[in-house]
Amino acid sequence: MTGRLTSRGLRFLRARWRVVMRLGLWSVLETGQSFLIGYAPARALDDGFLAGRTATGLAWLGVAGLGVVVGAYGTARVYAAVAALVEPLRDRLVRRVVERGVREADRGALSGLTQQVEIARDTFAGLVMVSRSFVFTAVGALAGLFSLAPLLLLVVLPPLAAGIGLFAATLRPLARRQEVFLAADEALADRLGAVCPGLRDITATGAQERTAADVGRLVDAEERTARSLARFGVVRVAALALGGQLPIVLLLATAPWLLKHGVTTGALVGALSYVTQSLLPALHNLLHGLGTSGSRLTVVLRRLAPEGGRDAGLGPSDESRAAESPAPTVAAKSPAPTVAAKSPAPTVAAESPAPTVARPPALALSSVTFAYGPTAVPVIEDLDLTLPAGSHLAVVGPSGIGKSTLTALVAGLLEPRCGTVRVGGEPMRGAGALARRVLIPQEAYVFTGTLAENLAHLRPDPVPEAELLAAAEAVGLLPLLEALGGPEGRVDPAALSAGERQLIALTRAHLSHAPLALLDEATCHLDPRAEERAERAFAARPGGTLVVVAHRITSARRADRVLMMDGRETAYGTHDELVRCSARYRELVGAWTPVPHERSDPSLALRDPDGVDAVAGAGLAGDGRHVVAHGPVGQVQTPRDLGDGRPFRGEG
Ligand SMILES: Nc1ncnc2c1ncn2[C@@H]1O[C@H](COP(=O)(O)OP(=O)(O)OP(=O)(O)O)[C@@H](O)[C@H]1O
Repeated sequence: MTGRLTSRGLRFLRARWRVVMRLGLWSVLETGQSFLIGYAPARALDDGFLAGRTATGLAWLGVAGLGVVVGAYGTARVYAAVAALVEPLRDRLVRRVVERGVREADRGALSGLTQQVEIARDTFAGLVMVSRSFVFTAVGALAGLFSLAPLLLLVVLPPLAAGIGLFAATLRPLARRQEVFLAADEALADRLGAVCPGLRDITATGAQERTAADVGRLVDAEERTARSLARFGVVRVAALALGGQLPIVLLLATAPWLLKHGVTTGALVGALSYVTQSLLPALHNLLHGLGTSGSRLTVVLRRLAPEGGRDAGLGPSDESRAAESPAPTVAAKSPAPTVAAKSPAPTVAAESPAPTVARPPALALSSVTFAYGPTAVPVIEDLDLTLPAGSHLAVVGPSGIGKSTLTALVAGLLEPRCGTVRVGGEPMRGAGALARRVLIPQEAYVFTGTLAENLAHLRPDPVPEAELLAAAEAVGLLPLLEALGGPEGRVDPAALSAGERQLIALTRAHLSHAPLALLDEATCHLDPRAEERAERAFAARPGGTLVVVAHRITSARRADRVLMMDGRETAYGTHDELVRCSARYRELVGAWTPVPHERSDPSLALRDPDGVDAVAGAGLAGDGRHVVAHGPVGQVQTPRDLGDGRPFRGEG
């Protein structure tokens, strides 16, 4: 591939021979300066100052100064010629990239590729400058050395050639390592970009170790490639020492011998000038420029022209594009989801028969108090809540009351100031306990990869395709799955809508073994029907317990029970019970704007004040039940008994 790029590069230059010639001619002016940088001081010494002719010496120094001015003019013209060479390359790359982007309708890839075009343009310009500068400087300096005393070439040329040779030998492996390093760097950046927005999700599901191992592997890979690349830095330093610094040492060490063999003092000083002022800096720039930019350019050009298309190979061929990712088909369709395994109908504690099998509750909060600071008013205070396995709880309440705080406490993302949170009978501390729950935050965590990889992310074991398809069907992901070309279709997070990302995150959570699912804003980008489908799918998970922070009346109505959070009117029960006993709940239900398909919802009768009055005042039965949640910081609220005057304790 490198060879192919080189030959294309040569073709590109051949097609622009006029510009190359112009560049060469202007560079000759710079060469003149390189020649004078050693020759003029040598003559100034030998013919001027050492011969007692000060004026001649000064005249030669004046010539050297003039050379600098002329050289500077030449350099300015060189820049214009370089632009004439570089811009067509840029235009060509942009054309190919845009054609490709339009053809593949991939705007994300397009912006990434056009950015790479800019890198290619700048790098190419830099390369033209350093390699041209080295060639003309070296020619000027070597010609100067020869005209001062051919013997000087004997001392300077061999180490210079050896340094360049050593560096040239490393160019190809260096480009390969640079490419591997860039690939590792991008893979790491890509994964981190996906992981970071999903940290809450990852922590809540106890997937930290797996994710850390995943990311750790990529970090290790990048470190290995960086070390390997760094070793070439040593070779570069060695090449510079050999080609640029050894000649200085040799000139000094052989000075007596050179002087004895007819080399004049001025010529020796001139030679030192050539090496220190011209060759060493030019060699340094060449090694640095070719070593870093050269390999980067190779990598970028390869990306822009992955398969070596037509037109100087700046785009993939049609054949190669056709061979890219044929759309896989969905082999098996899963049966429609059923809600057969749903938990028993919701009841409040007083109406529930005592469980006969001693199974720990799915979730148990006992006297939980939480505040966002040591002196802050608690957001949640003295909250007791018990949910049996398989139940479906909707948490409702005014904005800022503490619903997300509650889910974060249950997920183990926050620690209560006092009280305990138990999931499946186990205290929340420790990765094992965290792995027993799922939190799907609003920022659905989706990463670049196949859909199957995304969906199976929380599963330690391989997920059979039939199970994956069944979950996709249940949650409502199937249309997207088919549009992406099946489970092996590639997922580009940037190309998905927020709702599609949520569907992926929901299906992934549905597939996880965690018995407790927490959906906080997890369906906010779905339409009501899609939300209903997803919630029902979670509620139907055998033995799975679901806690939803509800923002729609339909969501609360679907739940077995509702926790209505409010500092003064916190209440817990079924929807109907809360309608009867909680004025705040009625208020909230009334405030929820119905969406078209909710119009038939009987609870919307509550919007009628008469209806509200008709059920108001009915108290909750529940012995010893007590739920207290405090509102926003700064708002002082006190627990209040509900219903029959006894404390209200929500128990399944
Ligand atoms: N990290 C934090 N530091 C300090 N206060 C916070 C923090 N997060 C939330 N709060 C405060 O805690 C209270 C409860 O916030 P929370 O996000 O739990 O409410 P919410 O009921 O989920 O609100 P919404 O329905 O608007 O999402 C609010 O007053 C909020 O300002």
